[in-house]
Amino acid sequence: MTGEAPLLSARDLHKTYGPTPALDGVSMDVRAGEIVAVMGPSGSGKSTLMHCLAGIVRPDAGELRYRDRNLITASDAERSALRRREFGFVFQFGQLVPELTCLENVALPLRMEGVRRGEAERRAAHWLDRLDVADVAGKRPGQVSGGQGQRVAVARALVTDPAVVFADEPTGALDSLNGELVMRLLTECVEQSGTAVVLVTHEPAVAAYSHREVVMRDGRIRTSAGMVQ
Ligand SMILES: Nc1ncnc2c1ncn2[C@@H]1O[C@H](COP(=O)(O)OP(=O)(O)OP(=O)(O)O)[C@@H](O)[C@H]1O
Repeated sequence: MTGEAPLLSARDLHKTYGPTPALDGVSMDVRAGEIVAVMGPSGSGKSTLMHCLAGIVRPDAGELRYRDRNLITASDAERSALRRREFGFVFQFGQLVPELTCLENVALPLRMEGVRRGEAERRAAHWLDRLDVADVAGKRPGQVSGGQGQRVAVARALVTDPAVVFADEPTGALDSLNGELVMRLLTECVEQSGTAVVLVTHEPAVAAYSHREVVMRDGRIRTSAGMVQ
């Protein structure tokens, strides 16, 4: 794995909000199939780093590439197409559309890419099954438990077969048992498909599912250690 070119490559990223340097010279690579946990105290820049890597926030300075594409100079339209096609996202709260069923929520990223309804829903049903929540397909997000909703959100992040999944505190709203279940299913799925994961978490039990931890403090990376899988 180490011989391959990284999927994402960040060099000396800087991002400042007013007087606050949220990122103060961050360099890191993410390779295919790798699960990287980004840890560190509140306000240390974890979410800003993830949002830069995902092409959501544009750094003020530095170099950032996804495969052969320069994410700093890419237009907003190119960056948003890249997010839709190549990346998946799981957040702590509220990413499911309340008016749609769980099946329709998972099918949505495919529909936005022009996949026909029948095909999109067939693929969505497959992912609900993989995440062990096939039984909630016809329910709306408000009718399912927090753990089920988060598994639906993981299914939605994976349905487009992304190269990288970005997960920001994906288990933060769950009890530890449900959190472990979400992480176990997520890591099993990505290991089979070779998807990389960038995971922001405060919880060591969640970071334990990663291959590598990056620890941030004051907008800089403090340590980056390999983990035993
Ligand atoms: N949109 C924004 N506007 C202004 N300041 C921001 C913005 N986003 C982040 N910051 C500031 O940048 C710094 C890093 O924030 P960031 O959210 O990246 O940290 P974090 O490590 O993810 O924190 P937490 O664990 O609390 O989510 C903080 O000082 C924060 O207040």
